[in-house]
Order: sequence, then structure tokens, then C-alpha cells
Amino acid sequence: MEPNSYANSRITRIASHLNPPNLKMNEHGGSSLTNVHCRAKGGSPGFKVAILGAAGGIGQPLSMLMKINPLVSVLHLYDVVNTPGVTSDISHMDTSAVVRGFLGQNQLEDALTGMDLVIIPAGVPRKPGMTRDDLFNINAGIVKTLCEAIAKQCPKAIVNLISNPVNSTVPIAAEVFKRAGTYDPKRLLGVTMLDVVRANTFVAEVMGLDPRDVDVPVVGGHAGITILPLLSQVKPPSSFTPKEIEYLTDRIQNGGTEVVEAKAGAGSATLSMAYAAVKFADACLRALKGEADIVQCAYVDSQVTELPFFASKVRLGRNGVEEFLPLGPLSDYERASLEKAKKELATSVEKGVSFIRK
Ligand SMILES: NC(=O)C1=CN([C@@H]2O[C@H](COP(=O)(O)OP(=O)(O)OC[C@H]3O[C@@H](n4cnc5c(N)ncnc54)[C@H](O)[C@@H]3O)[C@@H](O)[C@H]2O)C=CC1
Ligand SMILES: O=C([O-])CC(=O)C(=O)O
Repeated sequence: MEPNSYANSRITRIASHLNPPNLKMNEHGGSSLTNVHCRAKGGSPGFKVAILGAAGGIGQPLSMLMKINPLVSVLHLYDVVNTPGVTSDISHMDTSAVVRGFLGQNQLEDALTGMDLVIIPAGVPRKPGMTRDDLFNINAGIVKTLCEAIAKQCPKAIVNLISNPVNSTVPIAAEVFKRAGTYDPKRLLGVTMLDVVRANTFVAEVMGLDPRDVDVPVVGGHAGITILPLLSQVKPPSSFTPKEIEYLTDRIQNGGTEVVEAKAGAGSATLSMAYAAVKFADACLRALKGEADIVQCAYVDSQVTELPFFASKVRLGRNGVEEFLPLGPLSDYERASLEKAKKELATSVEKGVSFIRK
């Protein structure tokens, strides 16, 4: 059998619930029940979510966690490798989302048709000694191709972009959507949630608090000095010594590198990233459903600074970003750090934009 027809036959069988797996057993089994005989009830209400890069280090745990989310009714898993296995595995979880797998570029458009939310962790990760920008040459092209298909198949979907370098891939996505005439700045969000998750964890450690009670806004971008934790705005209100500020800022800015080095060539953060991506996607879905007052940090096309893209707090709503919230009062230390971050961010944005315009 051709690899693709194998994949296709698996994929038609691995759509669960609405189209339950073919239960027909081999000659040694007693059952002759096929999917035609299963008493499917029809779909549960909820959102349709696609994960692009679903078979990867982030993609697999992210897909598993999205299958648990009760707001998801349909989950499409797309990758260029291994989706039949991942989809079959996840489809056996007894939660209501219907899971379907899509393999290779000729199934990309089907994977995206009618989606409400598209999460993108596709692309190569760092190895020790690399910067996120070193991933640009490979990941820029991957993000471009995926976004061209999104523009065609689900132009109104909310897009959560994880692939690095986020500071440049989000401008790439925006340019692709602009070219296609589908760009809506409210619907394109670069995922910087892992910076917030790390900041909450590290601040809680220093302050002796439960991380669930801590909220640290992290603004700017998602690479090195562009990651700006606003420790002056931590909730609950906390004061830090200059030494604590230095330690926390450095640890939050270099959290990704800490994991890359610990993994010693086996990739970058995957499990904490899947957790962060699910936290962010869940916030987007709750807002789409109409839940009020959902505020998260994300890297977006914004008016908060003179830069075209900047991570800051946004209020989410039924159409994606409902409001770009101001930065609020900054300490002298944060103001100085912001100026340094802006220079690097401007270069990364320009690199992304010119990749499409050139
Ligand atoms: N925004 C953030 O905070 C974070 C971003 N990342 C980034 O996420 C990306 C993925 O990281 P991992 O999952 O660890 O990498 P991985 O290599 O384990 O998985 C990437 C997956 O993307 C797939 N892929 C490659 N080309 C594709 C294409 N054209 N279409 C669809 N899928 C494709 C691969 O087959 C693979 O399954 C990296 O760029 C990494 O730097 C990682 C951690 C945090
Ligand atoms: O550091 C990396 O390459 C992956 C990443 O973005 C993070 O963990 O924050």
C-alpha cells in the first residue's frame, strides 16, 4: 500500500465519535460490528481547533491536552510526519472532541477547513549555542506555507503562533494575510504565554507564594532582552530588592536557554510550552464563547508603542483581541530595558516583513 493511501485509510478510521473507528475484528475476533453500525449521536457543541505540527515535541502533549478541553468539539491534527499514529492514540481518550488526522501538504487545506482556532507549533527547535533567530531560515518558510493555507481555508480563524522566532514569524504571518486580503490584527496572536508561566513560577519561588496566586505581566517580545517582565506590576503587589530584580529578569529572559541547555541537543521546552499553549488557547476559546474580562499577554500588532508588533496585555473577546491595554507605569529599570528591547524588536520585525515583501 502507498504511504499516503495507508494514511488516508487510517485517517478515515481515526475520526472518533461522529465516525467511530471501524470495530470489525479479524478472523480471530467475534465481532462484525463496523462503523456503519455504530449509533453515533452527532457532534457536541464547541469549537473546531487545528494544531499544525501536531506530531512534534510540543504538538503531541498539546494535542492531548486540547482533547481534554470541553470547549473543543473537533480537533484536527496536522503534520508532515506521524499524524496517523498520534491521532489514533489520542482518539481513544474518552472525552467528547472528535479527532481527525491529516498528513502531508496535500491534506493541509482539508485540515484547516472551517476551523475557529489554529495553533501552530510547527518548525525546528533550538540546539545549545543557537539563538531563536538562527531558526529563521527554516521556520519562516514553514510559517509562510501554513498561513497561506489558513488565509484560504479559514480566514476568520484565531491564529495562535508558537513557531520561533516569534518576533519575526508573527510579522511573516501578518504579511501573508495582508497579501491574501484577510489580515485582521485582532485574530493573529504570537504565543508568549510561556514567558508569563515562567515569570509566575520564578517570582512565586522568590516570594514564597503559590504560583497560581501570582500574575506577572511580560511584555516586549519572545527572545532574550526583548522579554520584559514588569516586576513593578506583579500581583499580588510585591516589592523586590535590586538583586532580586536582576536575578528574576535574567532567569525569565533566559528560561528557554536554560531548558535548551538541560536537554543538551534534544530540543527545547515542549511540556511547559504545551501547558502554556493550552492555557492561552483555552483563554481564547472562553473569550470566543463570550466569557468577559479575559486578559492575557500576547505578541500582537499593537498601538502600545511605536513598534508595529509588541507583546502586551490584551483583552480577548468574541473576535480575538478586543482591546490592547496600555503598558501602565514602569519603573526606571523597566523603562531602560524597554528602550534596549525596542531596538532588537524593530530588527526582528523588519526581517520578517522583508522575507515576504522581497
Ligand atoms: N513560543 C514559544 O514560547 C515557544 C516556541 N517554541 C518553538 O516551537 C517550535 C516547535 O518546537 P518543538 O515541538 O519542540 O519541535 P519538534 O521538532 O519536536 O516538532 C516540530 C514539528 O513540526 C513539524 N513540521 C515541520 N515542518 C512542518 C510543516 N511544513 N508543516 C507542519 N508541520 C511541520 C515536524 O514534523 C515536527 O513534528 C520551534 O520553532 C520552537 O522553537 C518552543 C518553545 C516555546
Ligand atoms: O528557547 C527556545 O528555543 C524555545 C522557546 O522559545 C522557549 O522555551 O521560550
